[in-house]
Amino acid sequence: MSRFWALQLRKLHLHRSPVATLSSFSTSASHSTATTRPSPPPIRVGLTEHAGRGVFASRPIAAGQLIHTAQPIVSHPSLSSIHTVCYFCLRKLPSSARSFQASQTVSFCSEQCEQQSKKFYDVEKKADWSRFNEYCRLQGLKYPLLVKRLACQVISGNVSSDVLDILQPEISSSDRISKMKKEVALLKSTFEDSDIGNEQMAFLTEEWYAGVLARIRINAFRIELAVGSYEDLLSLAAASVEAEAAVGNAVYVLPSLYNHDCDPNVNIVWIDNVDAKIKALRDIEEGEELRICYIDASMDYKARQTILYEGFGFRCNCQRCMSND
Ligand SMILES: C[S@@+](CC[C@H](N)C(=O)[O-])C[C@H]1O[C@@H](n2cnc3c(N)ncnc32)[C@H](O)[C@@H]1O
Repeated sequence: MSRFWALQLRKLHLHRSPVATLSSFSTSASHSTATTRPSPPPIRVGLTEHAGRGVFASRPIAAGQLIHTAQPIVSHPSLSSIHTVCYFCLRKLPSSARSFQASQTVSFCSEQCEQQSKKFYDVEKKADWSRFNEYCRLQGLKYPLLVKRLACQVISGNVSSDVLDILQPEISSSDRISKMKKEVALLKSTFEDSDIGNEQMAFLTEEWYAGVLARIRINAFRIELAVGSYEDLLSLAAASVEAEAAVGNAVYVLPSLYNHDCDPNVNIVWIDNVDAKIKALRDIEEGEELRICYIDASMDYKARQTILYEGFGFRCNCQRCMSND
């Protein structure tokens, strides 16, 4: 075990973020009653032999069981969904709410979401994001939007600037680092043009931006909500022709510790908002590693290897790949 990962593992156990911790798991993951305390989710984080940290079953898990839920540290709607989903939880807004609120920049699905967004949104509202958003739109960039939101959360005092340090970073190429410089400059100048003081944005350096982006690139999830209604089905069909099917992107702590397998035993689903639900795809034994699939598992061996190497920087060591399937 490398000293680096041992330290990260210790930090994970000590880590207490208000939005994504072991204690934030939904009680629906366990068998609770009004009188008994909910049992903790049947998982533990440990070190794997060849893939860094991973998540393991601490008890047998039955096929179909909801293992736990998780809320994001940071999330953001995709630019194509910004007027059709809640700006906080990414829940689809009813059509009536969409047209009613079309004149507004963004909307929230409930008072609760509005309240939970208040701190970062009060910061965000002080600045004019049109140039930044336009740059992302033209360049087809989605992750700088997550960095922007994280920066607003940090400035508002909601989270610490090192909140993502626990996650594994990508090894960024020099080409990527130089492209990123323009994004940092744009983000900084947008804040500078508002009345946010220099001391509040002292954390916003090129180094911070690069570190955050390197973690987001490996750990962000693309949020596609489960199709719940005929209207959803139609808009999904339209989205696949016109724009992105994903309603947004989000970064979590625990879901990011699940390693990949081309024949996974668990999956992550988003039913009606950004809250992730981790479910067992088959019966799992105590001690077995829980793995999700990062990509489309129906691709052939070569295509999977290429995407995993180019997108996530690793050569897959799962059993399916080891047998060249
Ligand atoms: C989202 S992280 C998963 C958690 C990670 N193991 C950690 O310690 O933070 C993705 C990284 O885990 C490693 N990994 C995940 N699945 C793997 C696999 N099937 N084979 C080899 N490495 C894997 C790779 O280093 C990859 O970039």
